[in-house]
Amino acid sequence: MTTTIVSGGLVITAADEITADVLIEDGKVAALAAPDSAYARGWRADRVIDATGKYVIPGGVDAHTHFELPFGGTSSSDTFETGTRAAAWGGTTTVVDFAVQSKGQALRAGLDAWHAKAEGRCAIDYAFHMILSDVHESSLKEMDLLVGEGVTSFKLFMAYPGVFYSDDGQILRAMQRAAGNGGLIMMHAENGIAIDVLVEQALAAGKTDPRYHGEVRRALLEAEATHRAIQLARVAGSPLYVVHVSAEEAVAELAQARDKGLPVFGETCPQYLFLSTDNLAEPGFEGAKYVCSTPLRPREHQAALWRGLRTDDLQVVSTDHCPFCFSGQKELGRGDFSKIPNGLPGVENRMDLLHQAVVDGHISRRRWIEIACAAPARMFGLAPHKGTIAPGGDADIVVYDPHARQTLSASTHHMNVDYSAYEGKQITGQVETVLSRGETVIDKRKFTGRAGHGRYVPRTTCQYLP
Ligand SMILES: NC(=O)NCCC(=O)O
Ligand SMILES: [Zn+2]
Ligand SMILES: [Zn+2]
Repeated sequence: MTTTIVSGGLVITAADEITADVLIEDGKVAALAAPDSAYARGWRADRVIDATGKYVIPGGVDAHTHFELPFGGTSSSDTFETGTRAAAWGGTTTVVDFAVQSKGQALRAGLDAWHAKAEGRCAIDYAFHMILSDVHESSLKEMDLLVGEGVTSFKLFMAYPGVFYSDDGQILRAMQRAAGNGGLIMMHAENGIAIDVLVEQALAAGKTDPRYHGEVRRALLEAEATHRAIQLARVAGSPLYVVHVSAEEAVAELAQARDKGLPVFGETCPQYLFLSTDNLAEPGFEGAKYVCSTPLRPREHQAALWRGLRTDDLQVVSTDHCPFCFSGQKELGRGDFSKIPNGLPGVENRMDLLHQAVVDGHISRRRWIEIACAAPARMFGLAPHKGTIAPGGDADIVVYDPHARQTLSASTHHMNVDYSAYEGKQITGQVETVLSRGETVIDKRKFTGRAGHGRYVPRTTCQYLP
């Protein structure tokens, strides 16, 4: 039985900030003790990690990643091995990736395929949501089985007709099923049918550059779909989690629903908080690096997202990490923005960017931990093991240096992608050491983890409901 003590750091959870020693035994947090107290001194530690002057925070929970996702005629460039290793470098110790049901396929086949990709390869713990792209009687029945085995959330798409798209009837049926089995419906809320009309018209008018991706995917069409998803969830009596919210108008829809007391939740991502349509409009084909859906918005939308995160109209920041290399992958859309594979890299950058948001005064330190660790853990049934530092919980712990300076760059990141969406961005704060279930996976900025350490984590149903 290995014992560790993380001594003298400022332990920050969503609820508290206290200077304490964290005592770890057999991969779990055993106790928090006053620094250098008799109790801590009496603790026979095999290993002491000095965290004096540092933050001691829960490992990040990234509830939205896409490793090895076949999409847009190619596959996202991080494997479970490279993606989870990069996540660890960035202080994330649990990811929830999306297994995909292809059209004509059973949910089971999709889930088995994702287990096969991940098993034995992950550096940190992982779980799965299920993407429903073919809602019919048998896939609805399978939802119950999946909830029973720890896949308790289901993503539906109002976008991407012909690929992942579900119509309102299919969405309503899936929501009704989730209302009965405790599953949480996650919604990609964009009116894909209307967007496809605008795409066709833009291309016909010779508007082929990446920036038109942002123009056709109108904020109003995100707001309309968000509104519709909320009303369908009300009719079905199910909770709803809207993924990758980017538009001010969509935040307003969520806020209005929450003011009514409805169980409606929202997630945004660092790219919507730090990047904008200015990036999509970068010269030449550079804007392709920033093509994702929902799209980046004009800078003015960011204030509403930050406000939503402070007021709890948005509960979670995930990455929607879905990397495609500029060379050979994003380039598929040269001359036709609609063929640029959608998605941005970021699994390694989330904890740092959100710490920068603390430094910049957008959120408090505890809110940082709430939106990046505690809330996603509770939302997706990973608490109390993940998302906090408390006796009995997994010792997923990050020693974070709040004063270190770093510059984000593709030349230093560990994600398997040939560019950084944040190239040159200066960050105050850096991950120093990371424990996953008590094992050191990053030790003073050296990777000491291994593929296969990460375990599949079956989840309970949403723990965020009143
Ligand atoms: N978001 C994105 O552009 N790509 C990943 C797929 C999705 O989440 O819709
Ligand atoms: Zn989506
Ligand atoms: Zn996604």
